[in-house]
Amino acid sequence: MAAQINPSILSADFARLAEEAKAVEGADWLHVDVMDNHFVPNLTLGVPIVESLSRATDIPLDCHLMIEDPDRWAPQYVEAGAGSVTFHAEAAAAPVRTAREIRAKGARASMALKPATPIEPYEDLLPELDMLLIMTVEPGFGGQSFLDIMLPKIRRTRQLIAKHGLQLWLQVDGGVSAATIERCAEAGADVFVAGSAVYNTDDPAAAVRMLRHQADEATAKAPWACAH
Ligand SMILES: O=C(CO)[C@@H](O)[C@H](O)COP(=O)(O)O
Ligand SMILES: [Fe+2]
Repeated sequence: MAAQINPSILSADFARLAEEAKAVEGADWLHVDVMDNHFVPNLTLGVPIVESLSRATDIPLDCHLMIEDPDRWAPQYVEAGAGSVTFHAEAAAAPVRTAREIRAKGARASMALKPATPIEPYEDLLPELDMLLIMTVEPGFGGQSFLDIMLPKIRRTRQLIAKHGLQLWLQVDGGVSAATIERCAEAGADVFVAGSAVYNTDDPAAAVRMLRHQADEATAKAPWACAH
């Protein structure tokens, strides 16, 4: 599979979201950061804006829920038009049930881990998921520096996916840029969220193509992909 690049609209102009989606035509997914000022110290947008955005763009929406009580809210984001819904392991009371509800409603189910949350306790849940998101910054804000101490966790997760013969995608989010994407791809990520590295440029669509090219080149040389 070619690397997937998901621009994060957190770095876009919220008053012009439809135009900002058009500016990244060719992106695989549009990453939508939902924050509730409880799970993270920031507040962004909710169900009504996801509903409007899904009508305004053909790019499928990848909703990253940084909220409390995702068990209650996640299905509503599928109904609002999200093609993929990510809830945080630290916030979900019933992650298996929530993942099954997301899938039953027709979207891809995904779970996120904050930097200090290990993957190992969640090994048995992996078959319930279509994607696992490893945060490479503390969630809450765009434009932070990539935490390269997360690279071993990406490697271990890729090994677990291979051990179980699973197809799930491995997403990284936070500080992903031309300077860091190759290390993420080499370690085993195949879906890359990029906010500032895409939107804080003169040509966001070109930035998407360049990041994808860099990731594909790094993946082609990676031991995990050769053994795939
Ligand atoms: O979920 C988050 C932050 O909590 C991310 O999706 C950011 O929006 C990524 O922004 P950059 O680090 O790429 O600027
Ligand atoms: Fe995100």
